[in-house]
Amino acid sequence: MNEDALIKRRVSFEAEKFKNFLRKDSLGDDEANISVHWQGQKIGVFTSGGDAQGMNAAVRAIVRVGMFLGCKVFYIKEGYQGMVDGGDNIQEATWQSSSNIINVGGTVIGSARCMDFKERWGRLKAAQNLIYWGITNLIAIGGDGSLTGANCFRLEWPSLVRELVDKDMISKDKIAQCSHLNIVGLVGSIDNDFCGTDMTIGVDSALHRIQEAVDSIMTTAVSHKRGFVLEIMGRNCGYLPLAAGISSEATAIFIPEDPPVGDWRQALCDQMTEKSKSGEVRRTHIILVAEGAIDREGNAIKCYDVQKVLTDQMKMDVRVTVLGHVQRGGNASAFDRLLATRMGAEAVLALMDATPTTPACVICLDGSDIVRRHLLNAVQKTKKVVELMGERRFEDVVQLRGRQTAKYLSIYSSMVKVIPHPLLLTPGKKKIYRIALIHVGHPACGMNAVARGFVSICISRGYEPLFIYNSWEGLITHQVKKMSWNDVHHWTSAGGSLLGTSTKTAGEIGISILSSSLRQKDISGLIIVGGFEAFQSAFELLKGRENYPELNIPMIVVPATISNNVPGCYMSIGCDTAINQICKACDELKQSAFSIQKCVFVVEVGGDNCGCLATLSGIASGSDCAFIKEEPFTVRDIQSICKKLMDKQEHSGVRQGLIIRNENANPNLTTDFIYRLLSKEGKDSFQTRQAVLGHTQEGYKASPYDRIAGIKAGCLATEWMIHTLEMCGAKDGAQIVTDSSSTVVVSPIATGLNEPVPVSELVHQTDFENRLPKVQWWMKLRTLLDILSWPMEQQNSKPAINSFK
Ligand SMILES: Nc1ncnc2c1ncn2[C@@H]1O[C@H](COP(=O)(O)OP(=O)(O)OP(=O)(O)O)[C@@H](O)[C@H]1O
Ligand SMILES: O=P(O)(O)OC[C@H]1O[C@](O)(CO)[C@@H](O)[C@@H]1O
Repeated sequence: MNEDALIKRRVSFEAEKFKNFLRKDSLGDDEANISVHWQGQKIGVFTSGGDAQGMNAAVRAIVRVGMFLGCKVFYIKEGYQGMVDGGDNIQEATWQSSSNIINVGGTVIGSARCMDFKERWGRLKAAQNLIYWGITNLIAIGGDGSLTGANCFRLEWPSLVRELVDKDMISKDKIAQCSHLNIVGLVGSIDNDFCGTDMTIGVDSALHRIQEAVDSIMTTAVSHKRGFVLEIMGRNCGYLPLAAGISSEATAIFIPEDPPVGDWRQALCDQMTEKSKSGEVRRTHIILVAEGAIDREGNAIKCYDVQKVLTDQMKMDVRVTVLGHVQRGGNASAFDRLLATRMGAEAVLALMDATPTTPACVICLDGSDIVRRHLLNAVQKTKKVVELMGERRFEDVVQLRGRQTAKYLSIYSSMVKVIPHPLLLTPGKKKIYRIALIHVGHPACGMNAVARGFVSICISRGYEPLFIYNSWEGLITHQVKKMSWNDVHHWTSAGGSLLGTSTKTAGEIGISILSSSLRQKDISGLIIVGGFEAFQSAFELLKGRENYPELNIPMIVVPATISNNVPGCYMSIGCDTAINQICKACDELKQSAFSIQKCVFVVEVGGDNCGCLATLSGIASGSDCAFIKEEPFTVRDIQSICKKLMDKQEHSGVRQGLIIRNENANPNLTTDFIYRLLSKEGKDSFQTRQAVLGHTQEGYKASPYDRIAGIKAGCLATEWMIHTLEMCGAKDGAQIVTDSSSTVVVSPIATGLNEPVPVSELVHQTDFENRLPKVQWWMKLRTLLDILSWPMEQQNSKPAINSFK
């Protein structure tokens, strides 16, 4: 077999593997041939409409996955305007041109709102330019307007080609080569206003900007006992203020999809009065107003209107801040980098599968899966929302916006109206059941948000919330306290564990003493928030039921650890904050390496025995590789990476390298060992540095994702607990006794499951020795990390066997 054929075989093999790993396709399961016919195909990529953080990560993934498959990828600069104008706006992408952009906000290939493209003559010119370059595969990254334009362009394409031939603008022989246009869309917009995807690229970063602003304002607001009204972007969509409302504990939000019933001014004043009557004490009130907020009649609600109501009627001191384009600025968050990377890779795969008869698709996030959806349907649904909004059919708007909006609205309303249940106000009449919450394991951002969610639901439903301070040791030394709603203000954002935590498991403390402490404190249900130690403790307590009947109470584990190693959960609380911390550190280290010129950083990250943190932060930070325990490696593999780094620096002009290593990846091949090996073997090509990130990864404040995930998990775990207690007779004042193993469960964070999973079922899926789930979803992304890290000619290069001395 000649070299060419070998390469083709390898590409097709790798691509097939890659495709199987990445693909969860909603358009059907046919494993269509990936093939060599993709060699030399041309893909055009452009960004359009308002820029969004993460667009560059998508562009990078498209360029690199495209190149991996042997395609030529072209940047079409300045969005549709560049397509219409042609010339230098269309340029072939190189590996190096997509280096060092994964973190950068905005779009390095430029974006525009282009009036010309809305006219047929503009689209005719665009088609002529694409045909000139031989580009008949397009990936459009933009908002609903851009994708509407793309869909329209595709439908019109045959007639545009005919017109170009008729007018002699292209030669007839081009017809066969460019008879149809393949289009795949990626939704890049901070607004999250596109139907079909749970999140659009840029939303999470915008939430980071909003959160940073609210956190900053909070300190001055609290000092002066002032209220703040903030205007939040999103055009006609209220997703950003809704999500930020949960994560910033906002007193009120105004969003287009859910205007207050009746006179909003009166409703706002009533809400504030009711809160203070119920005993809620706050030094400040944050109110978020969507830029497109309206009342039920469709009249705009503006920040200054809200300020006036609060000043005049509630006699409050209130200031207004309009956040504006700050929200679209700054670096992309880790979530956006990962989302955009996975979406970009899937977009190229979707183009490979496209035929003249397959409908154009848009790449969407469905729960935790990247899926393809029918572009036209999604565009029509999105347009329908605008129509319904015009007709003021708000409930239908919420339904059509997608499950995320409906879920967040319900969580927000449960958090904003925490009025103590009458039972709690008239004690003595009926038994009040006590539910306790405890932190077990290492601290993780978002743990405190779980506690706040828990307190809110307990109080509204007539249950007594107890906190156990200082973990299991705190329980046996009576550090148990009843909580009120006022006790947990500002807990959503707070990092670490405000309760105090410890890595000792229940078994290590002693099941006997713990069970009698639970009985003594009259605890009817237990919520265990933490990492693998929390899971292990629940398992030990479940086993302990055989000897200690006091343990026959419902228990639920809420996975919260930066390691993401708890069985039964997709992404544990705290993990997103940690990946953001690592990305921030790596951005800084890469910049330093770039300045030094030709420098490689070896960065050690946490994760215990689990390689999730290393792999996800490796992808999100644009690293060259991530060494993890789950994929054993040898000195030869390190040598191979060293050789590849030398080649890459020499041939691709890349000036820095980044190697991530999980802290427990290998007991002998330590971070220091890798550093010393690279320092020696790579010394003629680059310098080497090392950094151990340590406890900084736990974070200072929770990321927006962890805040929301924490609140959500706290509310859902408490709802499950109350439901289970009621099934066990809590309504009738009975003593809670449950020996069913289905009452010791793990909260299914981000798995798409509605019900918690019994610990007894998860035990079989657990590697207790290594403290890991036996199957880990993120392993499928390892191939993608490899593809994005090395130019095609360096994929699978041989280790430099002789260079180690
Ligand atoms: N119906 C259409 N036909 C052709 N082109 C369109 C159409 N709608 C929008 N476009 C093109 O897409 C560009 C971007 O659209 P728009 O300004 O609506 O932003 P967007 O993609 O919705 O992004 P954002 O979410 O930031 O607003 C327009 O300037 C225009 O060039
Ligand atoms: O950047 P421009 O053109 O002022 O547009 C602002 C609009 O773009 C967005 O930032 C993204 O669509 C909206 O939230 C906002 O209404």
